[in-house]
Amino acid sequence: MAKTASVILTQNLSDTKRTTSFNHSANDDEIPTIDYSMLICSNDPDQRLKALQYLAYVCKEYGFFYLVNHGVPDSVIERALNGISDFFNLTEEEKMDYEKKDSTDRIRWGLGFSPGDHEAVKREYLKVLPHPKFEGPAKPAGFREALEDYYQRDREVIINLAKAVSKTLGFEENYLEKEFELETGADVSAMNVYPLGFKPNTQIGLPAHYDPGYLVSLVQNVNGGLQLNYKQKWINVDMPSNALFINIGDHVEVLTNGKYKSPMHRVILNNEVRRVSVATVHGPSLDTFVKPGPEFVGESHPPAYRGMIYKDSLEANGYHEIDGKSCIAQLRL
Ligand SMILES: O=C(O)CCC(=O)C(=O)O
Ligand SMILES: [Fe+2]
Repeated sequence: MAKTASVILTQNLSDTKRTTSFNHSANDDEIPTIDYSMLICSNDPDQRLKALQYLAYVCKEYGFFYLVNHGVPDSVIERALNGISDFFNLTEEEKMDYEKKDSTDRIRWGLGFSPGDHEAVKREYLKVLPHPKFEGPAKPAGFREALEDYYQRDREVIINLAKAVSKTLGFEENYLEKEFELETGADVSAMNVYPLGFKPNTQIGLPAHYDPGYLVSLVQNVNGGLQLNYKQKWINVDMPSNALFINIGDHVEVLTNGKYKSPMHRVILNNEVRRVSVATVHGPSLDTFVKPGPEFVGESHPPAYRGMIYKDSLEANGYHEIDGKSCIAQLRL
């Protein structure tokens, strides 16, 4: 009889002996910090301008940053993370109600494996679609409400950040909202938990990939594991506990014809504490045709990406099945 995902999970999580000779350690170089309160809320125009100029530099140079003073209450983030942890603690039978049957399921639970090894679970995830219409799991009690609260606050921050990013590109603040038709923007959120018991820095929890969408936000209960690729080197994410981690998504890279790039990242199994994360991909509306904007194309800058309807590019990417092929590789000309 075929083993169910949950049987494999139980077997794997109790297996503490797997090691390989890989070393996936990384540097602790600085990751830039953007102060949201200065960028968005400051009454001092000079301060706002300076913050905007720094954001322009960070988007072009890095494509990822810590966002502090964002105004999402710690309690909202904590309740969501605790709810996620409680969801993953449900019995396997209960979680099977949400087992992924199709990539378009609105709620889907599943396991991530090592490439080519369907015994070694490296990640357990739950994916939901927070926008335009949120639906969350009915259990455990209070989880859906905690998630809804978090996604609402997170999206407010991201929309304001999209306005600031529009300005860094030299446009009026609604540029990205209009280009990507964000009123009906399609957000996908992956909640992840990574298994314990592997020798640190030897195992990949989530293989190197790029995220679709325009901006991606991430919160976690503990540092350790997420690494960003910067100038061909891996850097450890080591963020203040109340920060959001933000990265540029593939579709801003396409729209700006490569001016702002979507950074490659991965997760290494590293922790003695169980690590839970929420990565929310904020995307254009599903019907939006995303192509390099005419302002970013010229004789010296021929289009470097093909245009594609957002939904089609997600399908090409297995609906944010990030263990599969990145859509950016398929969009590059
Ligand atoms: O768990 C993490 O830290 C990263 C997750 C991630 O990159 C994703 O879900 O796309
Ligand atoms: Fe990712």
